[in-house]
Amino acid sequence: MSEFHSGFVSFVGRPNAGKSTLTNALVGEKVAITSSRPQTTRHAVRGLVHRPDGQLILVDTPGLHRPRTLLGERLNDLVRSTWSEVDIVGMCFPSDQRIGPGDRYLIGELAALRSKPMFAIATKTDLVSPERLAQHLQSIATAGQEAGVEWTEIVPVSAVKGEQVELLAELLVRALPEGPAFYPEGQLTDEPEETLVAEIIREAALEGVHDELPHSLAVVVEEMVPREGRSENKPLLDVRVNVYVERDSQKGIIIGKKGARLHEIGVTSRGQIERLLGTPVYLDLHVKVAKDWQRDPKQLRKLGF
Ligand SMILES: Nc1nc2c(ncn2[C@@H]2O[C@H](COP(=O)(O)OP(=O)(O)OP(=O)(O)O)[C@@H](O)[C@H]2O)c(=O)[nH]1
Repeated sequence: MSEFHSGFVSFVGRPNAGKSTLTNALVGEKVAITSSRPQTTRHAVRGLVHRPDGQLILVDTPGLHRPRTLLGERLNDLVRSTWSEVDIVGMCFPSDQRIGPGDRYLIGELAALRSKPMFAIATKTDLVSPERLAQHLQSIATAGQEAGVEWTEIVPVSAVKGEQVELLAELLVRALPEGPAFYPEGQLTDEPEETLVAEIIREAALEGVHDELPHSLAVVVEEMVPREGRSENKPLLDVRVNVYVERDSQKGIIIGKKGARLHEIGVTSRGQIERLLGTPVYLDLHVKVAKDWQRDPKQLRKLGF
């Protein structure tokens, strides 16, 4: 019998590089938050990939960026500590963008982890021509050489089209240490359901928002309890959720005219939560202002950071 490999993989890359989408494509089910707005991923959501030859545990980290607030600093600490704990780091380079100073900064940070397998992943290949992709792969190789990082593999993928995703999984598994599976087959994530529910709502709330809101929004699931007195074949789960913003003006944005936006957020996320949990849900959404919570250590703790 051939050996079984298992271990932890973390994708890094500039905001919007496609890390969450790639995590979802590898796992084959939606677990990590994705949105067209940069820097929405906060929690180290783990996705699990079960294969006959091994098990990949994906740790989806927020983008490393210059910290401007206490939250920013904590996120950067979280990213660095995640990197040092994982077996493989996969750096994502979106193919539709040139390698810039932000990428070089990240590669420089990677160079410090010398002994780890380091994957370079050219993401979003469906957006560019083969010529541009060839150029991009060459730039990735050069940027690695310049920083003293030796890429274990350079793999082009399109998570949206599902191209080369399987190959990437295979190469990652091969580069992991030998070891038994950490999680039982069938499990997709070890995040508590509350975290996934909160992230679904956060994503719905951020859809179509074009300002500083992403950083100001925190979602906390207060309670998930089965409605009493329901028969077994007609269950209903009561989900009570607080959406925190930093200012009154932001509260207005979330709620919308006559509550229209909040209603839409509720409808969109309820459907997804029902699919995730496999039960009908009554979703009770409240929007609250927690003034400047990003700068307040007490509030940060309360909101789970
Ligand atoms: N066309 C195309 N778009 C992609 C692909 N992968 C991701 N995207 C899009 O790129 C945007 C960013 O993707 P995410 O997966 O949220 O990126 P991320 O790196 O997790 O972003 P942060 O959470 O900000 O760090 C989204 O609008 C995705 O739909 C791909 O393979 N092809």
